[in-house]
Amino acid sequence: MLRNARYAQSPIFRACHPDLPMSSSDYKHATHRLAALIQQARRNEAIAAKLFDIELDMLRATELSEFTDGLTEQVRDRFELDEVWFALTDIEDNRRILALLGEQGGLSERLLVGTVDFLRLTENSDAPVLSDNIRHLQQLIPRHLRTRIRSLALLPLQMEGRLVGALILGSGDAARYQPGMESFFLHQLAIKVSAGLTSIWAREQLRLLATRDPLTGLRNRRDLEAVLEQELGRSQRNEQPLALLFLDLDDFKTINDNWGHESGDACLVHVAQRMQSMMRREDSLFRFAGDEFIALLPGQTEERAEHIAERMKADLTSNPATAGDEPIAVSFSYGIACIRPEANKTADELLRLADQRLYDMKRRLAD
Ligand SMILES: Nc1nc2c(ncn2[C@@H]2O[C@H](COP(=O)(O)OP(=O)(O)OP(=O)(O)O)[C@@H](O)[C@H]2O)c(=O)[nH]1
Repeated sequence: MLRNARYAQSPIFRACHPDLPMSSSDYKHATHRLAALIQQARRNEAIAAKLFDIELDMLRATELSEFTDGLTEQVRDRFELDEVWFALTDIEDNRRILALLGEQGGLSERLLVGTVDFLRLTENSDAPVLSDNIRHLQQLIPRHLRTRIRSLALLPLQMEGRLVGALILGSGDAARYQPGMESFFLHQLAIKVSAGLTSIWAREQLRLLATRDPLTGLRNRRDLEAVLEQELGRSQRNEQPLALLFLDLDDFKTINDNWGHESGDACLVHVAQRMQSMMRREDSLFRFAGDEFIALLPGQTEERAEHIAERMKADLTSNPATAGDEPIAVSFSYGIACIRPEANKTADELLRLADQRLYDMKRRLAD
């Protein structure tokens, strides 16, 4: 009752009811307030439209890197910011997210921060933190941006109810984000990004389960079939050779027999990691079967592929797997098949040729 009575006295109420008598100063005040409210409503509408566009883009992403790169770019450009980046806490799930992003070649700006530090800085809350106290938040800003960013909005992100990091909006203007400012839309954005990230990561995990070898984390044989077809097409389009390196560990049964199956597993993981570390971003490594691996090397000739295989061998000799403190000597034989774009070979022919050459090498080794 009391509130209604007060509202009836307010200049806005009276401006909306011109039949009621009103002083000219009240009228002026009311029209100013109305104009300000209309302006604010238009600003809110524009922000909501931008958020809607950003959300649509998030939904369209089919890969994690497309999601993160598209999102940071969109938020930066649409809200005229200097830089936008992700800071993720150092939990295992986030390490896997960053590893996948690394493989997909996405997200140049990203940070992995200590979970304890992160929770302290955000006071373990899911509310946006707005601050121009940059010194206090140094750990959350990529090193090369530390002199440029003067204020920031930190939007905590949640996955399955757990705080996993933040999307950070950085501005070169110290006045852009100050504590106590209205943060309703930033909170909305944080909720949308959390939902988007949760959904794309769930999709990526399903895809990884279907296309990865669970022991080594390498791509599996099923994935090879798809990638090989793609690479053959690309080799023909770009008129570049494609080399396929078929590798099979020597006498692996003896390693299992001597050191036990668990050490054998650790040895396979070690070999996979060493081989992977020697390959370029555009190459791909697959676990084909038990102790057999395949490397696809786009743009490489047979001679180059042989050189790479020999370098991998030398690397395994100088960095052997271990069981406790003891080194496990492991080597491999290999076969190479290379196609020139004009040769028009099929994936099957390429695989069979490499397998035949691997078999020849094994036989020479046995003789
Ligand atoms: N520890 C472990 N061993 C595996 C795994 N998959 C396959 N193996 C073993 O790898 C060995 C492969 O043996 P073979 O293909 O006969 O070959 P090899 O002993 O390496 O001999 P050559 O290839 O002729 O040099 C078998 O003993 C399998 O049991 C695995 O996931 N973990």
